[in-house]
Amino acid sequence: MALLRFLVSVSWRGIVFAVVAGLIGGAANAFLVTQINSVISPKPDVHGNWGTFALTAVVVLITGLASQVILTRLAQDAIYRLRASLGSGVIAAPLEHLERLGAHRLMATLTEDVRTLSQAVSAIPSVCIDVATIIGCLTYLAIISPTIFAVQVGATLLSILCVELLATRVRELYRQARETDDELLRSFGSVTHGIKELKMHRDRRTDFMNRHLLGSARELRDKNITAGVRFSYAQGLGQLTQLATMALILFGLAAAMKLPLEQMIGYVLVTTFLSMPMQNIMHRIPDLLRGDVALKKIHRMELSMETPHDETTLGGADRLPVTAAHIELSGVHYSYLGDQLPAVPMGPPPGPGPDDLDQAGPLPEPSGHPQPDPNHNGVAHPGLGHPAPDHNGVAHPGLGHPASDRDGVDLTDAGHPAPNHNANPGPGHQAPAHNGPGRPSSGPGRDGRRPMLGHKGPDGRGLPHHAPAGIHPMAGPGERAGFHLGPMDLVLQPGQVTFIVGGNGSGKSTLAKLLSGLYLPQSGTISLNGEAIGHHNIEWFRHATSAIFTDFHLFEDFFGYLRPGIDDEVNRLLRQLQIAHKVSVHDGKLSSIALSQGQRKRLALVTALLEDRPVYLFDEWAADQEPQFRETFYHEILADLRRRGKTVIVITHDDRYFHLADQLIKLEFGHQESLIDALPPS
Ligand SMILES: Nc1ncnc2c1ncn2[C@@H]1O[C@H](COP(=O)(O)OP(=O)(O)OP(=O)(O)O)[C@@H](O)[C@H]1O
Repeated sequence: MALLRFLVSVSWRGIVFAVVAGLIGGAANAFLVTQINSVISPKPDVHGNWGTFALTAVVVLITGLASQVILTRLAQDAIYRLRASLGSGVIAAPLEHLERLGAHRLMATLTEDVRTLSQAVSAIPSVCIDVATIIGCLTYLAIISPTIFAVQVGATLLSILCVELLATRVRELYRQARETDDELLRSFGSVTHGIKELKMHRDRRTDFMNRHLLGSARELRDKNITAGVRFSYAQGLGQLTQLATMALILFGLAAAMKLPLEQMIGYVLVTTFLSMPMQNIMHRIPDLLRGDVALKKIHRMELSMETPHDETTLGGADRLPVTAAHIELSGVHYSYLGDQLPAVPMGPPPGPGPDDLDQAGPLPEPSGHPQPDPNHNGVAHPGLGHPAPDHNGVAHPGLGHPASDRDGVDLTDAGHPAPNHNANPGPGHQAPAHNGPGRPSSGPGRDGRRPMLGHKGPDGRGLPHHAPAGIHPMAGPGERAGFHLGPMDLVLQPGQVTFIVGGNGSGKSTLAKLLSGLYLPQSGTISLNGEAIGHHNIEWFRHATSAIFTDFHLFEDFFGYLRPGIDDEVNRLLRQLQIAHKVSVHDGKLSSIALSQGQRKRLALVTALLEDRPVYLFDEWAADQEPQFRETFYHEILADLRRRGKTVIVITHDDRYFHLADQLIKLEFGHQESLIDALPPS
């Protein structure tokens, strides 16, 4: 049973101690029976006296207590370890794995499975003691009458077989019920996240309740009832077998074999002693079955301790962070695998090196995508008159940030050769030639193709673009078999602001996750300062970027900022970002995060600016800002980051500000449509 294996994996020594103690207790119990038997038997035995009885009772109590204490500790330790490993398992699992699982499955496991397992694991101590008592009693039975013992054991095995046969079906029902739990949690998620929409629309609410929430709840109830009833049948069958055996022995075997009275008395005593532990075990079996199902579910989620792709083992965390980031993407592809849970987890490849990137997952065929123009491999231009930054880490203070103490770290010292950024300087160290006075769409891109901008709705946001022939207009070319991004070839330089634009679903956020190291490419290479990124250095790569994603999360505490004076730093940034009147910080804890979306985004920006990393990535950050602060963001904050030599990536639909980019990357259906250097002002 998976449950037992799990307990043994927590502490086999504890199990052995508890079982030994339980067995001694069981033997002592059996000895108690012999003493009782010796008193009431027609042939009294010298064994039966006060002293022996008291001593045996003490042994029974002590061993039972010892076994119970050991197993209770073991059970609680197992539950603690399970919670800890599930919590860190979630954090350690690759993002794409968690996204495939979905929040509802994670919540179901973290709540339901842990609760079920707690019950099952808590049941194990008493079951172990019961088993030991049964073994002891049956041993005594074997001594007083091998015949009765054989019949009793045969009948017990028969009832175990009956229960097991029915339990297989019951286990399957519990497994199905567990899957329904996921659906129920999904419905509860819709209730909590969609409460406004449900309150506003009665028919939607009724339909949702009937078909989703109540539907899942009913299914769950029915499955649990069926399982419970089936198990009651199994219990009844087991009891029937035991009673039939008793009848057979008392009324058939005793007379037929002329069994002596003392043997019969011994048998009756033993069965009396056996009935309690037997019943207890029967009552605990459903808990154990559910626990088994929960444990298997956890294993299937690949979040448990045995998870083979634990990201906590990823390399690069101990390396000094870079102070200037030159990021290059070459032939990068990424495909979503769909909603299916992978049969084989996407684990780190066996050895470090650039080849890792090819081994990290299946290599998707870039079906239907034209090959990239080789010119895309060219080095991008800092452009717009901004001086090329010092790649060796000279940071440029701005926005009131003190120069980081990481400044000036020589990568060579850290054991990594500093990349030769001048090897292919291209025209990037001059002000780029503009494409003319018009919008980006008015001139050709560097690959000679006309950039395809201008697909926007009345609000200026991107709209789905016209799909290539033969493809449904609402689905990207890759979406027939899951979305496909790539090939991506681009260079992001320090002191350069790159805008990533494109229609909804064109792959901008997917690209952002690749650029920030949350996803690894399935083929192609991402490099940081000339070093190819793989599992061996992904943590190092991630530490180069401060990112604010569209679905960012705000922590009330500034976790991980143990430096003194953090409150002053935060309060200064709060004032600069004009939210000091709404929120303040004390002992590294924000006074409130109950703010508007725009204000929350400013708080996220505070956190990002505190990190002072060489790469800044903003995924539609300005979308919720008032026009005035949007201006501040595009004209002041981005300009300041550029001045400080940061590599800035901005995903945006704000075409009013496209001219502020040094480089503009246009995505369409996951394909890099154009790469345009510095844009003319509008
Ligand atoms: N976790 C995921 N699993 C499967 N498919 C996904 C996942 N995330 C995104 N996709 C798909 O990938 C495509 C690109 O999504 P992405 O979020 O990168 O687009 P986007 O350009 O950022 O869109 P928007 O402008 O609307 O934010 C979409 O078609 C989406 O359905």
